[in-house]
Amino acid sequence: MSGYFTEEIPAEELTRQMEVARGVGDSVRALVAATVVTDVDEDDVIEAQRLIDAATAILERRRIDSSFGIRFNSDGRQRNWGNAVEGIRNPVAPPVEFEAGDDRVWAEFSLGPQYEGPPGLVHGGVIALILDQVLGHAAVHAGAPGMTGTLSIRYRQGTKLGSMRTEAWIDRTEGVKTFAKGQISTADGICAEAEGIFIMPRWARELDIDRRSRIGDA
Ligand SMILES: CCCCC/C=C\C/C=C\C/C=C\C/C=C\CCCC(=O)SCCNC(=O)CCNC(=O)[C@H](O)C(C)(C)COP(=O)(O)OP(=O)(O)OC[C@H]1O[C@@H](n2cnc3c(N)ncnc32)[C@H](O)[C@@H]1OP(=O)(O)O
Repeated sequence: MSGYFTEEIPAEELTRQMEVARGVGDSVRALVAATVVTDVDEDDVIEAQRLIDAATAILERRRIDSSFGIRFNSDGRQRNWGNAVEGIRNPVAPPVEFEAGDDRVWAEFSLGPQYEGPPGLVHGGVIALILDQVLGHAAVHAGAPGMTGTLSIRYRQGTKLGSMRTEAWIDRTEGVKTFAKGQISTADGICAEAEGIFIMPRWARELDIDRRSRIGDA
């Protein structure tokens, strides 16, 4: 299965690369939010567009043939920089940066105007996106990763744009299936709850990977 590979980069160099990746990601994230809410005159919008197109042309001077994939260092550091939820180099990603404790993973993050569904509220599909990732991350953290087989969400109240928290934990495992649960909450309380079944796919079972040491935690 392509997309998961080892790319050895010395620790110091990796830290430097990470700063650059985060820098450009954050700048484009700010650009996306500004594009949604700007109220400047059209001439300024058109001037900004010209500059953005010039920046895009610089970035496209050289590019990888595929998507970014997931890249591992042998020290366990993992680069998931293209991921739609946690990818620091992906401006579509908020990004949500997970922390892990004994029995759960969590993250505190903020969603801006580019994630709006109903006015002032986060789009339900974006909620699903984040819950999918946090539950999947809990499965990885428990040493039982998998592809999302089934994800059920109960939207209990609207999730206001702004600061929020997500967390997830493992309910149980049954063979190749990991049953995870999680939620997203704001100052208003729990907004959405999820249950998911994460399944170690056949190709990964056949590789017989050492799940804990190979995958590690980001
Ligand atoms: C990723 C895992 C592999 C590990 C690789 C190593 C490193 C990973 C490192 C980092 C990962 C980083 C982050 C992860 C964080 C977030 C994750 C985001 C997740 C996604 O964004 S992911 C995209 C959306 N996702 C898909 O794109 C899935 C498409 N689909 C498939 O890839 C297959 O469909 C699959 C694999 C689901 C099953 O295929 P399969 O051939 O392995 O299944 P098989 O028939 O052997 O069934 C085995 C047992 O699962 C039951 N079962 C089967 N399908 C089920 C279902 N849908 N729901 C509930 N139960 C189901 C059967 O009933 C049987 O149960 P029983 O054993 O009890 O009979």
